Amino acid sequence: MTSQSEAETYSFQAEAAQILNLMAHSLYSNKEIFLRELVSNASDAIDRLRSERYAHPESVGAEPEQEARIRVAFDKDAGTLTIADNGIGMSRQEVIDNIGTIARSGTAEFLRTLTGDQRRDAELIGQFGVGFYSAFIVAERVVLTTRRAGLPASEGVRWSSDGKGEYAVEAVERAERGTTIVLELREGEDELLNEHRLRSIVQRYSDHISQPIVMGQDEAPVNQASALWARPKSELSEQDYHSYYRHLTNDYTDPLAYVHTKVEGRYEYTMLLYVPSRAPHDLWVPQARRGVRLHVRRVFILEDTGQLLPGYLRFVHGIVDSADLPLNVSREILQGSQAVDHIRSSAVKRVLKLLKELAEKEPGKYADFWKQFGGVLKQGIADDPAHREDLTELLRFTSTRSDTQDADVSLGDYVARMKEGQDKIYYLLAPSLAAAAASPHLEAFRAKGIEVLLLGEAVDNFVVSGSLREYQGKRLQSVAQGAPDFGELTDEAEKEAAEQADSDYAALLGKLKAHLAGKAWDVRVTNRLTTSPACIVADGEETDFTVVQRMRGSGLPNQPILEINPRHPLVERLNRDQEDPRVREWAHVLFDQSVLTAGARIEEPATFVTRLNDLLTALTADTTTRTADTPD
Ligand SMILES: Nc1ncnc2c1ncn2[C@@H]1O[C@H](COP(=O)(O)OP(=O)(O)OP(=O)(O)O)[C@@H](O)[C@H]1O
Repeated sequence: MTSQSEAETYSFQAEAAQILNLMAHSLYSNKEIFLRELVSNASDAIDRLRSERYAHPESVGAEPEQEARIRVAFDKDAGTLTIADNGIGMSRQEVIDNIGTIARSGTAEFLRTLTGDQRRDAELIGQFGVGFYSAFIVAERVVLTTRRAGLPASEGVRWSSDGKGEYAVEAVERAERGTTIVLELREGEDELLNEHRLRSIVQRYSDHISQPIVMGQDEAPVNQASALWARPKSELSEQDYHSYYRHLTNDYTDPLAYVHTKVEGRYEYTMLLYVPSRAPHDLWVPQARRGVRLHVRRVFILEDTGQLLPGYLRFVHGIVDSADLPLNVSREILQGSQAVDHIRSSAVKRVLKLLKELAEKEPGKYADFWKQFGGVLKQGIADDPAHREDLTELLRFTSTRSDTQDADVSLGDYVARMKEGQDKIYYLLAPSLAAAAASPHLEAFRAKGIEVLLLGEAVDNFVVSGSLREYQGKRLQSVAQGAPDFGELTDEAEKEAAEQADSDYAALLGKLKAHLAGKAWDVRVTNRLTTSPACIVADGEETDFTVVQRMRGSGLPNQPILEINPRHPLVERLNRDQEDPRVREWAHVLFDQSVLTAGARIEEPATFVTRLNDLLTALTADTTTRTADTPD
């Protein structure tokens, strides 16, 4: 076995090697970001030491308390740049796990999303958080020396690599805890060995790091080193808020909106919360990091895992700083804390209010927000009954009145333009917006000029089935469920026509039912259709069938009802020729084609096609015979 003092060589994981290669090639035009990444890691390491001191004092107890600092230095003669911190440091195993592996969730997915377009990829990499490996943008070799707080000086570790596939790890003596990273710069990078240049990079990218960053012999910090959220609003410009947002998130676009507020009273806390303008790549990854960080009296404590904001607001970034919680607060304590409950509910209220104001004052911006985050926000309707009312006002839908597929209709808009005598809010759930817009279920609603909301997202099921039953006293009603109910919008003539159709078609309905026994639960005449011959609906009491479709994947309600259009020529003809032996085949074709237009699957597509072809052939034969019979 190799002794600890000898260097051991390891290979990078495949993904790490790929990321390294990308760094060097895609990020060069933005190369200074390496310093931001390394300084940010140093700052995290100092934050982690602080939290560990409170959470597990026994593990770092013997470490002397020093003022936290990050030092940036350079050596012109040696061609090196050094970034050092007195944070938590790493053990040998941590070095191997954290620096040699890229096991973070999303890495593989990130690599898949790369397009090959250098500019776009550079933005993606920026959003992903490039981390330690960005050192190789400018360095041909990187040497990291570290010692974990709480371990003896003999357990220092040195990691070194030229970033080409392998790295070496060896044991070294290191008296002081923390991490020092030396970058041996590539040829042509000498311009970085310049105090003025380095200061300006630090100020540009790391001004908001809360620990002091010092340079050379000068102990005065290069950065502001203050918690921005703790400064009075009157001192801060929009520019300050935006640059702090970029610091927090690595996002290269400005936030859409933010709220900064200091609350005093029973509980005392400050919140600075941002709504981004773009969704992150991992918005739908269940274990993805959330964007709110908890501080206690300015000391970073932990990243939110759902205690500070509910899942449907997981896109919000920012800071919550409490004056009431103890510094050694753990996730378990947070869960039972009244102060945290209070903060959470006030944070939700403030974000929803911010969104409401955005919707009212800047509808264009709100439409952008909805495109990015609407799907996530909708989850709140089902998940958060306490704020359902506020959330309902924020919902936007596509409707039969929309010119595009953009969701631009609020429930308020819908109700305001409801037709005289209309007492329900109609919607149609479908597997996609395109399927919804093309659905035969809309025909009569279109003919009557009644607006229908088109719901094409999976989450819509949970919005309308159960959680949201009514709005401003108007019931939400699916147009694909139960008998169509136009309320007062049905006139006398229509009622009479419907009754007449029921009696005219009674015999045909009986035959169709018999032919479709076991397939259709019922067959009835409808006034729902104008141009299609038939459609499938779910029984009134049943869960809307697209919900069932998504749950079971079969596509049909448990009790599918075939509705036929008495004014369609095909249906009229069937009624006239009820004794035709092909009525049975027609019944099946009508049923199957209705299944198809509902966006569902037919069970025996080959049988359907054979039937259809047989009927077409028979019709052609009829026509040919008739043509032949016709005298010149
Ligand atoms: N100066 C440091 N002190 C202690 N640990 C460090 C230091 N630099 C990096 N690490 C460890 O190495 C890990 C990987 O760092 P890296 O910068 O690649 O990713 P990250 O910081 O976790 O994520 P991201 O850069 O996406 O925010 C860190 O999570 C941390 O555990």
